[in-house]
Amino acid sequence: MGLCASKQQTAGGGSKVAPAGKDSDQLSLQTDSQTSSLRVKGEFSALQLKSAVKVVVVVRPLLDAEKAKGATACVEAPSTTVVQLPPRRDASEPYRFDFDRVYKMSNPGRQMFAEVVQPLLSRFIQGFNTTVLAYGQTGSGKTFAMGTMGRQLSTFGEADGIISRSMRFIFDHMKVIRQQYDVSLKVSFIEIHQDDIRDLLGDGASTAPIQVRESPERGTYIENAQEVLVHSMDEAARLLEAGNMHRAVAAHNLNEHSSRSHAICTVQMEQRLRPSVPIGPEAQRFLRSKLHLVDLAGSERAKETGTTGQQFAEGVTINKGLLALGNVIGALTEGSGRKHIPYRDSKLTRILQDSLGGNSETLMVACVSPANTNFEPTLSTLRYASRARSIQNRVKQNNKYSPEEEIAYLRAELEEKNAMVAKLQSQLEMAASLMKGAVSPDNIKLVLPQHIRSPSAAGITSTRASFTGSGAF
Ligand SMILES: Nc1ncnc2c1ncn2[C@@H]1O[C@H](COP(=O)(O)OP(=O)(O)OP(=O)(O)O)[C@@H](O)[C@H]1O
Repeated sequence: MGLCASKQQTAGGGSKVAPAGKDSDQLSLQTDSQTSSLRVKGEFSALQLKSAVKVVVVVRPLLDAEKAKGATACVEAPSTTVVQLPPRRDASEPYRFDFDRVYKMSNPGRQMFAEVVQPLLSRFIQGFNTTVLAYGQTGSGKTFAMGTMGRQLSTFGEADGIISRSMRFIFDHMKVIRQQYDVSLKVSFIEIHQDDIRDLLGDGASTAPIQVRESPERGTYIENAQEVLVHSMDEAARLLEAGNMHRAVAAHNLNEHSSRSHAICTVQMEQRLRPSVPIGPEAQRFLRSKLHLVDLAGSERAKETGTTGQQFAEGVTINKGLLALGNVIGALTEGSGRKHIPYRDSKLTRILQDSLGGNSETLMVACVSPANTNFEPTLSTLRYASRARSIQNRVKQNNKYSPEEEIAYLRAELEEKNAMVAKLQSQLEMAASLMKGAVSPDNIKLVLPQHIRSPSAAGITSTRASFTGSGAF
């Protein structure tokens, strides 16, 4: 059986992108049946699979500002997987690169999501760590592709970015999964600005330093960043829109709203088979996965951006982080002889340790401007992205949990049930007093917990947010 109907394993252990689907809804139906069949044990347990980093290129349209400066389009896409630049003055051959997919159209969002992001999210739902990483020169369209700035996350429009489409897909699938599993979804949203990590969801009250940590069980994780439990698309959209507002942005010559930081939105999903579900011994009892959605700050040259002072300093640290990322990619693609991978050279590379060379299925979205005036940065982005394509990650389904975790989970659940019993008891006493005429009805406010008011929401409770045992990350 294939791992995913829209992805075929190749002889080299890599994978091809499926042909373009007619629309995302059709693919979504395919994924439902895969999701349930892949929940079955056997094929994945204790299995590690090789997974090549997939790379797609998005060539955005020529902007009015570029046209006004006399720029013309020089980036070509002779096929759906090839991108080509003309030869430099002194050369005769064009520069030609192969990728998993090339999008050269005005609004690639819907098609790109159906073809390359959705299959990745199906793996996330099956308990695999996954990453979508937007890379490119400043002003090349990364933020537009990810949808991490200025636009509403819940518009359902053609211009929706990867983040809002992904959240919608996950919530749609949770409706099906919840028939058998208790599911919790936690979101964190941070930015790395001038090599400092900032919590975009924080209220600024916490003084605990945000640190990158590693553990054998959880892999790389961020300590002291808020992890917010979300129950609906609306809740997630409101949260991420609020986070976007806090992101560091400034204008320069190449982009009116340039992101001055790397933004990382992380979604963590835990699924526990309900004890009451009559399902065969084959079913996975527990799945845990994380999805990183990364909008990197753009590489830039101070001469072209015209930045000075604070913005110049930001540009220097942005480039440093991207250089460290480039060094990691370089080290990973040097072959098996290379033992040391310089993950520790920057916070960005430490956080992305799982995504590049570790336990994650990863998609890089390389964004380029078509303008001839951006020839050199575009060539450099395509070379960078092309190298990333030969990275082989080793992925496994995260389906293990320790007895300590189970105890912590059951304890949290018991505490929550006890609190609910106590609350109901006091309401009962209040009602009894009312019947005896001892209390005026105006003084009574009956507050039932969310999952009693709405049985369909059962399974997600606030105590899950405090459940942080070691796990299979
Ligand atoms: N596919 C697209 N179609 C139309 N306009 C686009 C597209 N991609 C980007 N743009 C426009 O190009 C400009 C730059 O895009 P964006 O801000 O996403 O770049 P960026 O790579 O995130 O830049 P930076 O690294 O400076 O933050 C914006 O005005 C955006 O609206």
